[in-house]
Amino acid sequence: MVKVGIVGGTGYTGVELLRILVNHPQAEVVAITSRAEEGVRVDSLYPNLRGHTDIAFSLPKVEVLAQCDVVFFATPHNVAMNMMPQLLDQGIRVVDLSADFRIRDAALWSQWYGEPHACPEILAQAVYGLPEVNREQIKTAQLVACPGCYPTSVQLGYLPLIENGLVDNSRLIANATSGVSGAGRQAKVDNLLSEVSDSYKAYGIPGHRHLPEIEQGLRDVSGAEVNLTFTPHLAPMVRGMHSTLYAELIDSNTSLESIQQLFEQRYANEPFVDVLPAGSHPQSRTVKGSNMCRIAVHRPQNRNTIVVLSVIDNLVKGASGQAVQNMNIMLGLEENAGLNIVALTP
Ligand SMILES: NC(=O)C1=CN([C@@H]2O[C@H](COP(=O)(O)OP(=O)(O)OC[C@H]3O[C@@H](n4cnc5c(N)ncnc54)[C@H](OP(=O)(O)O)[C@@H]3O)[C@@H](O)[C@H]2O)C=CC1
Ligand SMILES: CC(=O)N[C@@H](CCC(=O)OP(=O)(O)O)C(=O)O
Repeated sequence: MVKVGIVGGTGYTGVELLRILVNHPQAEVVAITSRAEEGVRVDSLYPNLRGHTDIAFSLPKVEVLAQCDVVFFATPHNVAMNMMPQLLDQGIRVVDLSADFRIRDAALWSQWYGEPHACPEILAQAVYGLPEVNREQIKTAQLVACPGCYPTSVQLGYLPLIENGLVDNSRLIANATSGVSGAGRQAKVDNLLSEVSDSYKAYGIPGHRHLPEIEQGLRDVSGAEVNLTFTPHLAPMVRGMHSTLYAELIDSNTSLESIQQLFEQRYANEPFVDVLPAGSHPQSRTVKGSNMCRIAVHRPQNRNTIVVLSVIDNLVKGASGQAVQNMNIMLGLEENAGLNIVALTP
């Protein structure tokens, strides 16, 4: 059995990792950390896990994590990078769900996260954990930086268009909507039921931290500059993410049928990307609890704007499911081990 540690186990992505890993045939969680809940059994805080695990929270100490083969960080940014050199030196493989190692340029990271990077020398070693792009590098990586939730749904929706140079990279527009769990479990007035329910809002238009991450990823696959207008929104739902992506065709003779075919071919061998029949409107509910990304392509009124719809569960394909997918690839396990989860109905 692969011995797994989870740093940040009281948070939504940390406990979601545990929910997935208790059903993983080859992995066992041997350490899960919390500073606030040290000594408390996880299933007393999260009764949905009763009967599945008897593990209790321990403090996030390198000595404890050193017994693990793989450590997941499900912590806010600026935590993983402070423990990373010690863990890597001990040969431990790490999957970081936070943003600490997603952006390769330390100065750009500091600009968006508002503090200096603690270990810029390690950045080059980190592999960006979007398996649909970097599967080969993930296999041998010691450190995988899991993409953010918005970057996962936006990049998967744009990839086939951009890899094939079909659209104008300087005029991309992404309107994406997240459920409230995207903001984490920490109490904030903005996320109270009375603030969020029966309401809908955009936020972060002057600049969201996921913008440089998405542009870096799309630039990597296009080989040219990419200019994205990215507007995140908050919807009154707990889980789920829906991205509506716009792109202008370079050649108006490119048919929707050929684009549909391109998407189907691009993702034919991807276990966690489902291209829906032309004209579909995926709902976030159809991926809730699962590691699936569902995508549909449109060309309204046969004009030059392609509209791609992409849905994920922010906590699964947008975070913990993708993290386990990365672990499976790193360890040469079946990529879908522990991840054959059918979405909830309704
Ligand atoms: N929520 C989502 O949809 C997504 C989240 N992410 C990223 O995943 C990470 C975790 O997110 P989420 O689960 O929502 O966060 P939460 O706020 O829900 O949980 C954070 C966890 O980290 C622990 N923690 C906080 N500070 C420290 C510290 N200094 N040292 C050790 N542990 C610490 C907390 O426990 P304690 O304080 O008791 O130690 C808690 O268990 C973040 O980087 C987030 O950006 C990525 C994609 C999607
Ligand atoms: C609804 C909501 O607040 N969402 C979060 C998503 C952040 C996240 O999960 O991503 P990182 O891992 O990059 O922090 C936000 O917009 O900041």
